[in-house]
Amino acid sequence: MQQSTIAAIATAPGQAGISCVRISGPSAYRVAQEVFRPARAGRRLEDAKGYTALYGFFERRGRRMDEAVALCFRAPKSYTGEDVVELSVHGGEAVVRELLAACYEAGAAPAAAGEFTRRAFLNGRISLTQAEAVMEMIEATGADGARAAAAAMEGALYRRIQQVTGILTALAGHIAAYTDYPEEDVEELSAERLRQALETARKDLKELLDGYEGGSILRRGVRTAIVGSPNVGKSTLLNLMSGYEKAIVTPIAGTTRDVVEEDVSLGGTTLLLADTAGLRETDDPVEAEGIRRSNRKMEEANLILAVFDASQPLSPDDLALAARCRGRLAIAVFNKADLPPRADAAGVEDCFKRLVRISAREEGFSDALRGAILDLIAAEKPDPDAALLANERQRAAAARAKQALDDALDAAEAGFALDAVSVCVDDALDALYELTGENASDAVIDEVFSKFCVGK
Ligand SMILES: Nc1nc2c(c(=O)[nH]1)N(C=O)[C@@H](CNc1ccc(C(=O)N[C@@H](CCC(=O)O)C(=O)O)cc1)CN2
Ligand SMILES: Nc1nc2c(ncn2[C@@H]2O[C@H](COP(=O)(O)OP(=O)(O)OP(=O)(O)O)[C@@H](O)[C@H]2O)c(=O)[nH]1
Ligand SMILES: [Mg+2]
Repeated sequence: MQQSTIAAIATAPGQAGISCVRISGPSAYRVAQEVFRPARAGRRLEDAKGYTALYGFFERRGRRMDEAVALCFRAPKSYTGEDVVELSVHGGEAVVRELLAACYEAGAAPAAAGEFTRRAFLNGRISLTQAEAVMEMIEATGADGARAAAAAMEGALYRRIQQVTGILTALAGHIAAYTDYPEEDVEELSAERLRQALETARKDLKELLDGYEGGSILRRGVRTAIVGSPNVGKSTLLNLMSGYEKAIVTPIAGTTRDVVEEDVSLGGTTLLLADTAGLRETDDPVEAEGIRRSNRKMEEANLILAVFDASQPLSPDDLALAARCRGRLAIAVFNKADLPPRADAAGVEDCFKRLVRISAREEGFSDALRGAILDLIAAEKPDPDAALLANERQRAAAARAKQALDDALDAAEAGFALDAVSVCVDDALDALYELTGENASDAVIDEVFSKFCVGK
C-alpha cells in the first residue's frame, strides 16, 4: 500500500456540467473533510460509509466557494483499493482548480500521470493489461474501439495469456520434476506430449500476434489512402466522405500537395482518410515531395481507394498505380461517372478487390462505395470481444514469448536435453509475465503509466 494521499482533477478541462477532484490514499477523508462541509448539521464525512454520497459545500479558508457532492469509497472497495473521496463541483475551470489547490493545502500530493490506475495495479486489483485497457477506453473514438477496450478491461486478453502460461508452467514443472528427481519415479515426458504442449502454446500466441494489425483497425481506425493521378477527383471524394469542404478542389492538376487528413465514421469503424497529391512525373520539387508523401501513405494504408477518371482513357500512370494495388486491400473508384465514359475499367479490374463507379460531385456518400468499404473491412476486423493485443509493448512481449517457444521446439526436435527446452520455456514465461505485469520491471511499469493522463 502507498503511504501518500494523492489528488487530481479527474474530469476533462473546459466548461462542463460538473467537474470532479479525486482523492486517494490513507488520508483521503482527512483531506476531503478540510475542503468539504456537509449541508446537514451533524453529518460528518469521516463517518460516511463506502458507496454513499453527501451533499454540501466546497469551502476554502472559511469561505463557501461552491455547492459540492462528495462520493465516498472505503478501502479496499474503490478503484485504487484505497480510501477514495470524489468531490464534484460545478464544471467551471476556476472552481475546480481552486478545489484541487485546497486539497493540496490540506496535505494531498499532486497525482502523477496514471497514478490512480497505477495504485489499482500495485494493489493487485487489476493486471497490467487491464490497466492498459483503461487507457484504451479513454482513447477510443469509435464504438468498435470502446468495445475492444471493454473486453480487455474485463480480462479477455489476461485470461488468454493465462491459458498459455498455464500450459507452460505445467510443462516446466513436469520437466523439473523429471530431471531433478529421476529416482522419484516421475512419469516420463514423451517427446510427443512435449511437442504437443509447446505447439499448442505457440499456436495461441501466433493467433494473438496475427490479430494485432486487425486490432489496430478496431482501436484507431482504418488507415485509408485516397490515391490516383492528378485531377481525377481525389479531393472531391475526401470532401464528399467528410461531409464538408475540407480539401481544396480546383480544375488544375496538381492542386493537392500536403496530405489532407480527416476521420470519418462508418458503421462504428473510423476511417482515417488521407487525401494525397496526384501521382505523376514532375520537375517541381514541391510537388515531388507531395508525391513522396502520397507513396508513403499508400504503403502504410490498410485500405486504398484508387481513384480513376472514368471520362478519360487510362494513362500509363493509372496502369502503374493499379499494378501496385494488386494483393492489397484496394478499391478502384471510377469517378466522374456523370460524363461520357472513356476509361476501360476491364484493363485494371483484376488488380482490385472491388470496383465502383461514382460521381464525387454529386451530393452524399454513394451507397456503392460505402457498401464496398464496409464489405472489405468487415473481413479484416477482428471480433471486438475477443482477446487482442492492444499496443506495441504487448505485441513485443508476445513476440518474444513466441520466439522462445520456436526455440524450444527446435531444441526438442534436435533431441537436445530437456534442460535446454526448459530454459526456452522459462524465457517464454518471463515474457508473458511481463506482458500481464505479474513480473514486470519498474521501468516497464513506469513506461506504461507515463502514457496515461493525470487524474486517471
Ligand atoms: N465516479 C467514478 N466513476 C467511475 C470510476 C471512478 O473511479 N469514479 N471509474 C474509474 O476510474 C470507473 C469505474 N471503476 C471502478 C472499479 C472498481 C470500483 C470499486 O469500488 N470496486 C470495489 C467494489 C465493488 C462492488 O461494490 O461490488 C471492489 O472491486 O472491491 C469502483 C470503480 C468508471 N466510472
Ligand atoms: N464532372 C465531374 N467532375 C468532377 C468530379 N469529381 C471531381 N470533379 C472535378 O475534377 C476536378 C479535379 O478535382 P479534385 O478533387 O481537385 O481532383 P484531385 O484528384 O484531388 O486533383 P489533384 O489534387 O490535383 O491531384 C475539379 O474541377 C472537380 O470539380 C465528378 O464526379 N464529375
Ligand atoms: Mg486534390
